[in-house]
Amino acid sequence: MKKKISLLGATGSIGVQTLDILKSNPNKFELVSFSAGLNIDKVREIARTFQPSMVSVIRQEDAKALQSEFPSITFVYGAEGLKEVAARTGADILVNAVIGSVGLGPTLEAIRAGITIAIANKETLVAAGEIVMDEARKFNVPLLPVDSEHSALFQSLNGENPKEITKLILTASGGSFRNLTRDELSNVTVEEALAHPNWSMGNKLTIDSATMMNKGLEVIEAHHLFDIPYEQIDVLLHRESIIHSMVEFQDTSVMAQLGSPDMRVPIQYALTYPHRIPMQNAKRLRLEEIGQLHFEKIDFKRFKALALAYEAGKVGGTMPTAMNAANEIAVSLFMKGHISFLEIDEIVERVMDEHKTIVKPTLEAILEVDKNTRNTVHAMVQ
Ligand SMILES: NC(=O)C1=CN([C@@H]2O[C@H](COP(=O)(O)OP(=O)(O)OC[C@H]3O[C@@H](n4cnc5c(N)ncnc54)[C@H](OP(=O)(O)O)[C@@H]3O)[C@@H](O)[C@H]2O)C=CC1
Ligand SMILES: CC(=O)[C@@H](O)[C@H](O)COP(=O)(O)O
Ligand SMILES: [Mn+2]
Repeated sequence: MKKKISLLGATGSIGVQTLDILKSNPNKFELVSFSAGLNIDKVREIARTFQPSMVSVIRQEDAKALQSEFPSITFVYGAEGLKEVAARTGADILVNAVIGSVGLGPTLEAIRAGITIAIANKETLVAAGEIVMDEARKFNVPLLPVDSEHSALFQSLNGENPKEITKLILTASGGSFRNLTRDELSNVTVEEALAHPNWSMGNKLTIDSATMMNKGLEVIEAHHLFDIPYEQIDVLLHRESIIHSMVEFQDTSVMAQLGSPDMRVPIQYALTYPHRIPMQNAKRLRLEEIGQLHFEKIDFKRFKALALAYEAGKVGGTMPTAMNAANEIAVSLFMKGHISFLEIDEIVERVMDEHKTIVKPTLEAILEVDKNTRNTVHAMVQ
C-alpha cells in the first residue's frame, strides 16, 4: 500500500526535498495534495508531475486561474485552503513544511482528523506547543520530527526510557556570522546573512540561524516534542553540522546521530518510520575525510536571541507566541532592508519586555497575541 502524503509548503526548501523523495520512491508514496504560496510556476510543475486531487495557494485569483488550467484538480486558497489540504484529502501523513505560525491551524485540523504529522514547521510548536501536543495526545496522533536536530534526538531515543534522560544536547552551526563578534554585526548585509556555512535552506530560517534564534526555536520545539524541562536542554556550538544532536542518559552514556548535512535524511525517516530505506544520491559520511569535529560553549551574550528564547520558553504561556511573531516580522523587515541585523534581537527583546503573558492561553488567545504582536512590530518600525 502506498502512503498518501499531503505536503504544506511544497515550493519551499523542505517541500522540494520532500518531493524529491516521493519521486524517487513512486511505489511507496503518493502525493494526494499540496499547498504553496506565491510561486505559481512551481505549482504548475508540481501539479503536472504529481497530479494530486487538491492544491492550495495563498491568493484566490491564483486558485481561479489554475482551476481553469487543471480541471481535474480542486484548487483552494488562503487559511481555509491550507486546512482543507491538510485534513480533508485522505492523507496518511501530513508533511508540514510551511514557514511561520501560519502552519498552526492546518496542523490542528490534521491532528483532529487523526493524520500523522511529519513536522518541519517549528514556529507552530513555538507559538502553540502545549495546545498542539495536548491535541496530539488526545487524538493519539504521532508528531514525527523533521527538523534535523529533533530527528537526531528522536533517533537517539529509539528504544530508550525517557525517564532515564539527563540532557538533550542540540548542536548549532553558529550560522553565517559565527566568526564575527557582536560589535562586528552592526553593518552586516542581507546577502552575507544568507550565506549559511553548511545548509542550503529557505531565507527566513537562514537568517534565524545567523541570529541563533533558530536554535532558540529548536530548544522550545524540543521541550514540547520530548517533554523535557528547559534546564535539561543544552546547546553546543558544532561548526561542522555532522553530529545533528545528542542525548545524555543517567548512566553518563551519550547517544548521537551523525550524517552529512542533507535534510532528505530526516524527511525520509519521518516518512518511512520506523523503517529505513536507501537514499538516492546521498553523500555517505566518511569521518576520515573530515578529520576533526569541533565543539565550543555557547556565548549567550554574543548569541542574544538564544538567551531570549530560553527565557520565553521558561516563562511559557503566550511569551513564546509573542517572541516568535516578533521574530517573524523582524526577520522580514531585515530582509526588506528596513532594519539592521542587530535590530532583529532588539525588537524581539522589546516585545518580550512589553508582553503581558497569558499563562494558560486558549487557541483564540494565541491567535490574538500572534496577530497583535505582528501589528505592534510593524508600528514600532514605521
Ligand atoms: N529548509 C530546511 O532545511 C529546514 C527547514 N525547517 C523548517 O521547515 C519550515 C520550512 O522551511 P523552508 O522550507 O526553509 O522554508 P521556505 O521559505 O523555503 O519555504 C516556505 C514554504 O511555505 C510557503 N509559504 C510561505 N508563506 C506562506 C503563507 N503565508 N501561506 C502559505 N504558504 C506559505 C512558501 O510558498 P512560496 O514559496 O510558493 O511562496 C514555501 O512553499 C520552517 O519552519 C523551517 O524552520 C526545519 C529544518 C530544516
Ligand atoms: C537543517 C536544520 O535542521 C536547520 O534548522 C539547521 O538547524 C540550521 O543550522 P543552525 O541553526 O545550527 O545553523
Ligand atoms: Mn534544525
